[in-house]
Amino acid sequence: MSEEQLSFQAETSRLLEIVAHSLYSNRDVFLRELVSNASDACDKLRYLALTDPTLAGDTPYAVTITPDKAARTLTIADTGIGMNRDELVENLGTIARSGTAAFLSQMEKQAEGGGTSLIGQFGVGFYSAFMVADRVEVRSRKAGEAGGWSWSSDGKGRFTIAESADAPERGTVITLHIKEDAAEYLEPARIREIVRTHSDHIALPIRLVDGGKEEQINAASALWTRPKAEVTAEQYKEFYHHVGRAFDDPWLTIHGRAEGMLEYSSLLFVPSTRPFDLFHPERQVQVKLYVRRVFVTDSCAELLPSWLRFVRGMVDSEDLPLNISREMLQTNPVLRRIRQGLVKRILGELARKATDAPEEYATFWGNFGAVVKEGLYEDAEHRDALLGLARFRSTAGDGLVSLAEYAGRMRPGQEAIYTIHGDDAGQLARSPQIEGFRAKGVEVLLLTDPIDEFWTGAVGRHDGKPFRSVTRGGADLAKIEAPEGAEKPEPKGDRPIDGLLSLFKVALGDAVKDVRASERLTDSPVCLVADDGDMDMHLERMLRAARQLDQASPRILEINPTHPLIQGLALRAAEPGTSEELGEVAHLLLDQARILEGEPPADPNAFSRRLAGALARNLAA
Ligand SMILES: Nc1ncnc2c1ncn2[C@@H]1O[C@H](COP(=O)(O)OP(=O)(O)OP(=O)(O)O)[C@@H](O)[C@H]1O
Repeated sequence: MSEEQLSFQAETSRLLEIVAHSLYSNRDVFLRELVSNASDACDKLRYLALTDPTLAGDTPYAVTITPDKAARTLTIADTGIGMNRDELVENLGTIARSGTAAFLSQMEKQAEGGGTSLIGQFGVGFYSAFMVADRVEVRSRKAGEAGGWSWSSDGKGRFTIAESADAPERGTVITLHIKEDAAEYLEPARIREIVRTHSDHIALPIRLVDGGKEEQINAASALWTRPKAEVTAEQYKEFYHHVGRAFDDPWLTIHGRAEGMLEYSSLLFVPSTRPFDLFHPERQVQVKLYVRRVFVTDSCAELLPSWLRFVRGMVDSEDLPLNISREMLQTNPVLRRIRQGLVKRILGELARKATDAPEEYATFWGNFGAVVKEGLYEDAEHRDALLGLARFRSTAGDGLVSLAEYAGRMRPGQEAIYTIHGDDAGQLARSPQIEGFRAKGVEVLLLTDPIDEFWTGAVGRHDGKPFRSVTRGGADLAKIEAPEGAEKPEPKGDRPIDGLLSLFKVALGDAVKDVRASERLTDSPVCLVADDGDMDMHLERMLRAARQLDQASPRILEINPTHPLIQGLALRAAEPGTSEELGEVAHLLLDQARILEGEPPADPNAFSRRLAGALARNLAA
């Protein structure tokens, strides 16, 4: 078959453009990326060869790096799984990773400003070759297939693909035509240094061909099998980049070895930044499984619960059979027990960080708290431990608080843990519904993650104290003692408002469930609350926005009996012939309460007419 010319997927072209034009601060990483891919390719073949040994043949698994100064080429060859035509087109012509499009636009914006630091966090895998090469040629033969293929590109929009007579017997050979300004990468000493820094953890031999002689330039032992004391922070970091396809620093490194009933090694990392696909609907766990040093699968869902999906790393089991199929993993009791051990260990390490380094922990919680809280909802077994780890914004200050701290600040007579739910903590802190709580010195947790609506309902109570939303049911404030020296509320009017309440109820009819005097308002005239057995208002809004719910249930309009406006209206209600005018005011106040909730008035036309009417009457008076 003759040569075919194909175009890169649009996103790939944009990425290549950025790679080629960015002044990348550390171009060395191109070698790490290519060696990392070569090692993955060998891992994949080693696994397949367990069931079909003919695939692997006799050639040992290795990566060979050959610089050729005369030809100005650097060749990276592996004896891994290789790629056929379609895989070359798919893997090297498109970007499959989710979040790439969003990331690219962020990066382009930054590039316009002259900065390119983001690129280092993302990593561009194979394409990083174009940082040092003006042409890249790939020759590959997939294990078990007869034909070989070549792929070639200058990274400028198009690539060619053709059948190749000189493809390796098995695996992939990547030849970089090194750019003028990148000659340093043809120096054996430089290559040695880069491999030692970035790829020493790779478990298979990396060889360098220098002056016709071949030498191994990495330790080539699996990093997780080495004793902790012999592994440097830098090596852990490089391994994290490789195993987690991550480019930030690990925030937490957990290296462990279990012995006894069950034997396994684990090397797990908590990232210091949020991965792009954290909220992808698949909620996929991304921890690799090895069995006795042989790679089995990239993301073993059985190793951790979804609410720990931000954890990266690997587990190497001594007990599983080597030929375990991916289907068998789902029901395997060994994996279930490994998972229990890992979760316990991770939660223990997080608890230690929470105590020893609260500020760092707050950053971790900011990144991953919303994911961990999914565990509160779906994992009853770990609920207590997770409640201990959870942190919240609250009305007590700017920092994060734990439930233990909250409990320590509860007022005498206070029986519940009070919460308010919404989208923005600042706005929640100003909600009318918490005025009375604030006046009594009662702390309210400001919950802004969508999952909060669900776990608070599922958990119900902590340490015997129920979670209670301040926008639902009665406020129970009468039983709670105000702190000594608390500002006494200013003396307010005490005109009875019963008549006004009845009038409002008649005027509003079905638009509300009830109208009642409020215990929870001190400064605002009105607010809305949900009845005890009804759904909390924020949850209802969320479900309606997601089209999971058609109709809103009517709320209770609470009015502040001591507010001057309400007092004035109560006086007016005692006069004959005012019911129509007060009916209009009732609707206006209901709409005002809705607006405070972030909702539009029930009928914007009627709202505008009533407001204009009220203003006109006032001005005319
Ligand atoms: N040496 C190789 N042998 C076999 N397949 C390879 C090789 N190099 C790359 N690939 C294939 O090409 C794909 C794309 O590689 P690329 O490095 O761009 O991304 P990645 O490795 O998936 O992720 P990352 O961007 O994090 O490195 C790989 O997932 C793999 O399937």
